Formats: sequence, structure tokens, C-alpha cells
Amino acid sequence: MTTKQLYNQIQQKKSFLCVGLDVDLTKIPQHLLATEDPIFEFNKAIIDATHDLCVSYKPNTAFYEAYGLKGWQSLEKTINYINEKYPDIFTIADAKRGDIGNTSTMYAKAFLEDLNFDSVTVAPYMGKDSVEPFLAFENKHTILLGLTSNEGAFDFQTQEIDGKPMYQTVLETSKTWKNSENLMYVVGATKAEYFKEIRNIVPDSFLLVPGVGAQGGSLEDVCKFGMNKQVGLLINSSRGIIYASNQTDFAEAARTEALKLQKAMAIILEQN
Ligand SMILES: O=c1ccn([C@@H]2O[C@H](COP(=O)(O)O)[C@@H](O)[C@H]2O)c(=O)[nH]1
Repeated sequence: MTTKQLYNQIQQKKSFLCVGLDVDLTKIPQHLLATEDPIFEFNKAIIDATHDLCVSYKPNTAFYEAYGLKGWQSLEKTINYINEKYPDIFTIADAKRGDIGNTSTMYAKAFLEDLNFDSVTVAPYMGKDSVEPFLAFENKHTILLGLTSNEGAFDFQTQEIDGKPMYQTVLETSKTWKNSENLMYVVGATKAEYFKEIRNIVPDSFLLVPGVGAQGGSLEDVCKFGMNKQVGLLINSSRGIIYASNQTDFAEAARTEALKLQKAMAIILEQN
């Protein structure tokens, strides 16, 4: 999928919402545990209930890897379901990979070729040769960790080397790499005050923004400095949407929460 197609979806749906599919078997409705594949049944119901309100789904692979082979199979069924039933939706494997070149190539094949996600999140700290194998995939996107939403982001990412915070060096250096058109960045909603500076460095890139909802980030604050001509934002909420209820009405409750965010986004889009 191209960023132009993603932008078209944003305009059509008046939404730049990404729903996070972080399935924890201890939090999903009990009745689903009796089914053959509770993770997939949960995801399928959430996806069917929210697909018209969001432009992206982001399963965090940790929540599938934690359940071994069965978890990986649930992830595969989920991505196949989205690709077959809702092919216009942008898919993100939140896997935070990155290794020496030949290993990164295998990670890239796993997520972008075998599972056929549109994008994968990648950690930047092993440098250019660890990221370029992901960028080698045409029409796919690499989402590099820029400035993350957690408190630990201040341990390294904002630390200065030669007078410049490390996250800025990551943005400036990575945008010179091969096929950087297909590069996006993760920037946490909890770091709203950094968006102005980040937009100066990467004015045209899409930013994947987790941290709205359960982590307390503000949609309005992020949009104020984070939006660009193509909107340029994918705002993720996972727990705030998918665990709105743990009863039989869980999918409707998820839709209600997604709708609240979509309506707020529609207003912001109208004003910009
Ligand atoms: O900086 C980051 C990078 C990734 N995440 C991931 O996003 C979701 C957020 O979930 P919520 O339930 O909406 O808090 C989750 O998969 C994280 O691992 C992040 O939060 N911050």
C-alpha cells in the first residue's frame, strides 16, 4: 500500500485511527475461551465492529508470541482475515525487530512477505545495515522507533551526543537511507511537546503515535504540532478500545470507544 492510498482512506473515513490488537487471554470475555481459537475469534469480532472507523490495525506480536505456535497461528489468521476482508486497511506488525543485515532480511521476509503485513516496527540502534533490509521491500513500510511513549525514552533517546538528542540523530540520519520514502516513525503521544521539533526534521513522514487512551496522551495535543499536509499521523489505541468491556457486548463496546476517537478526528480534520 502506498502512503497516497493510506491518505485516501483517511479522507474517506475521516479517521486516522489505528486499533491495536494486543490480545491478552486473561482480559478477553470468558465465553470466547471455549472456542477453538479465542484470540482469532476476539480479533475477528473487534475488526468487524471497527473496520469502518479506523484506517489501520496493529497487532503487537508479543501478545501472540507469548502463546507459542497457537499464538503465531492466531496472528496469521488475523492478518489473512484483514487482508482478505478489508484489503484497504493498513496493517502494522508491531514487532520492534532489527539485527545484523542477514538476520534483518529474515525478519523482513517473515512479516512483510510471509505474513504480508504492510509494515513492521523496527528498532534503529543497530544502524543502517540493520534497517535497510526492511526498506528493500517495495510498497512496504518500515516504522522506526523515533521517540517512544514510555518513561524509559528519557534514558537514551533524549540524551545528547555532541549537543543533539539521540532521537533527532535517528531521524536525521535515517531519512538519508535508501528508500526512505517508505520510512515512518513511532513517536509517543505522551511526548506531545516534542512533535514540533520532530516535524521540522521529518515534515513529510507518517508518524505512528501510540499512547492515547490507556497511557494518557492527548489526541488534540499531538495533532496541534504533528499533522502535516497528508495528515501524517496514525493514532493508535489498543487497551482503551479492545478492553472496553469483557462481557458478551465487547465488540459493541469497542466500537463505541473507536467511534469517540473517530468523531474527534473528524472534527480535527475539518478544522485543518
Ligand atoms: O513507544 C511505543 C511504542 C509502541 N507501543 C505499543 O503501542 C501499543 C499501545 O497500547 P495501549 O494499550 O493503547 O497503551 C502497545 O502495543 C505498545 O507496545 C507503545 O505503547 N509505545
